[in-house]
Amino acid sequence: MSTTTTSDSRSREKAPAGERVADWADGRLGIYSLAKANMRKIFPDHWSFMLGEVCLYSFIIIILTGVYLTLFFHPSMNEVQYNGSYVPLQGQLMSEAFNSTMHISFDVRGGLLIRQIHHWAALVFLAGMFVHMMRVFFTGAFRKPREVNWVFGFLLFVLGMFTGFTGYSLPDDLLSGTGVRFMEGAILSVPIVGTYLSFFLFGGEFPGGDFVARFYSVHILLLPGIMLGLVVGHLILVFYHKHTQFAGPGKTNNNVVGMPLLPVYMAKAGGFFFLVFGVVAAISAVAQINPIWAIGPYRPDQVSTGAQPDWYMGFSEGLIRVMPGWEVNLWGHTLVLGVFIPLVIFPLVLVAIAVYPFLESWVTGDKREHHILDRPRNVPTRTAFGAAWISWYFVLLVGGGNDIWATHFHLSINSITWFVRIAFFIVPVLVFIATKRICLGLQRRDRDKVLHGRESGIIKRLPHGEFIEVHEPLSQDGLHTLTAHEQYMPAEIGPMVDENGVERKVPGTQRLRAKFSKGFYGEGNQIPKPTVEEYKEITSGHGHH
Ligand code: HEM
Ligand code: HEM
Repeated sequence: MSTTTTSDSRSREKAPAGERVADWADGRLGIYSLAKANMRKIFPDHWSFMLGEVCLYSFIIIILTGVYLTLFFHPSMNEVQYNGSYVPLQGQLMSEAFNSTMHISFDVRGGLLIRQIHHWAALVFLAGMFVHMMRVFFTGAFRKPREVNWVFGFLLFVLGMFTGFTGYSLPDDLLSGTGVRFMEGAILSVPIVGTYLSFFLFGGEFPGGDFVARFYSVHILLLPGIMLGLVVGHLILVFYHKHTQFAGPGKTNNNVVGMPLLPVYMAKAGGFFFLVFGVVAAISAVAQINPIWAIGPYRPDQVSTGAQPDWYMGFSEGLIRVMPGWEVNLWGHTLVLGVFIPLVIFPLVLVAIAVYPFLESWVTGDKREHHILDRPRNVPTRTAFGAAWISWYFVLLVGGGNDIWATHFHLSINSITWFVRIAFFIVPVLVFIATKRICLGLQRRDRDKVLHGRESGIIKRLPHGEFIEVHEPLSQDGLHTLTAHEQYMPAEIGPMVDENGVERKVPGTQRLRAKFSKGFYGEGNQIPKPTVEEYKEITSGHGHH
């Protein structure tokens, strides 16, 4: 018996080191069963599914570079004299925050590059989130069961905006100081509590000596901490729900067709991470961003010209720049509507997109799970709403850069302001109408393709002299893809009087819902997809070229 034990332990010793480590870890963490259950998980393939990855990798790059910056950045507003290697500013008084950012840029090895990568990655991160959010929106990937994940994502977008804002405020340069002053003005416009809020945030009169230190803890700890938790939750939910897929042969609401996470997606994801890192690093190496030495340290009595926030904050700036400077005086108190109204509209612009999934599920009354994505054209009202929202956002962005537009295109700043004021109301409506028409047009084209095949461009002359274009019938796969979508019927409220002629009470919400539903799915808002009978009749010879 003792011999068996010895030979057992001997054969164990012979196991490769990697296996032994894996065994050790498995005995304590249970990683084998965890990996077995998840590593072979299947993910579908489509180029647009990489957008979430771009967000993930740029977030990781931001954290890595951010940690490096914390090693050298001093979050303090103590006044110091600059004695670094950038000659034009030598001898100038500035905050320690500005001084240390100058130090990072000119004296720390690799400091400027890391600063630039941090800043560029932040821009890419927010742009990535914007486009990823639109991918999810236009394909209907937010429908049940992914509504909560949509909200997680939306929170990430908003928190990302504020993390960026607190980040670019840290160097305490003239540009970012102007941005913080702008925020202070907005807070002051809040009736009754505005002044108290501002004093609370800045620890007294603006700018005071505290805000950099406060923004610092918010920037490196509070907001990224919450975001990290949300990202982990977001990815767990992506795993748990399984990824959606586009309609196609063999793909149903109950399966996922694609490749396994290990090895295929792990290898792809690893490569893609380095690609994103490489591209951001290359941009950061050649394209200068936020040259604080050219802008100078912040002084509350100065404003730099052409001051612009980072792009994702531009729409809020636009709201204030184009708003008429209205003011009302009530009982000796001034209410600055010119700033307060934009402050109220700012969250509404964002909330409009956040609540949309809930509005849509209320209108459709659809309680089923959806794992097959929509083609944007097949849901014209949603697509039109999304396009209108984007146009609204970009109109405001033009407002935020009204001075830049004016100087670059030799236009009057007042004309641009008036353009944005009018466009704020008109452009989203026009975009809505145009997008809906385009979607309906594309649906008609799909219908035509299914029934008559693809136009081949080959013209034939028949014996009796008639010219016809040869249409190539679609493959079965093609037919399936173009006809797999469902078409809802509009919700009806039914007759307003019952069989005894007594008026039925219909709650206002029901009526509203019926109205919306008609707008989404009523006549003229979707093109009926071809039925099997129609297809059979046409392809059986009659009327078919
Ligand atoms: C830190 C930011 C974010 C990261 C790291 C992230 C990451 C990801 C990844 C890797 C996926 C799977 C691949 C893909 O479909 O692209 C995904 C899916 C998803 N994301 Fe995000 N995302 C972020 C922000 C957002 C935002 C802003 C929204 C929307 C408001 C959002 C909503 C969703 C939804 C609903 C899915 C599931 C999509 C599906 O199964 O088709 N995410 N996210
Ligand atoms: C979503 C997350 C984040 C975003 C969007 C973001 C964005 C930014 C931006 C735009 C700047 C200004 C850079 C400049 O031009 O000087 C900045 C500065 C800074 N960030 Fe972040 N950041 C994020 C997370 C972090 C994290 C996690 C850390 C640290 C662990 C960090 C540390 C710093 C430091 C120390 C500075 C000041 C130094 C400097 O301005 O060069 N950041 N951040």
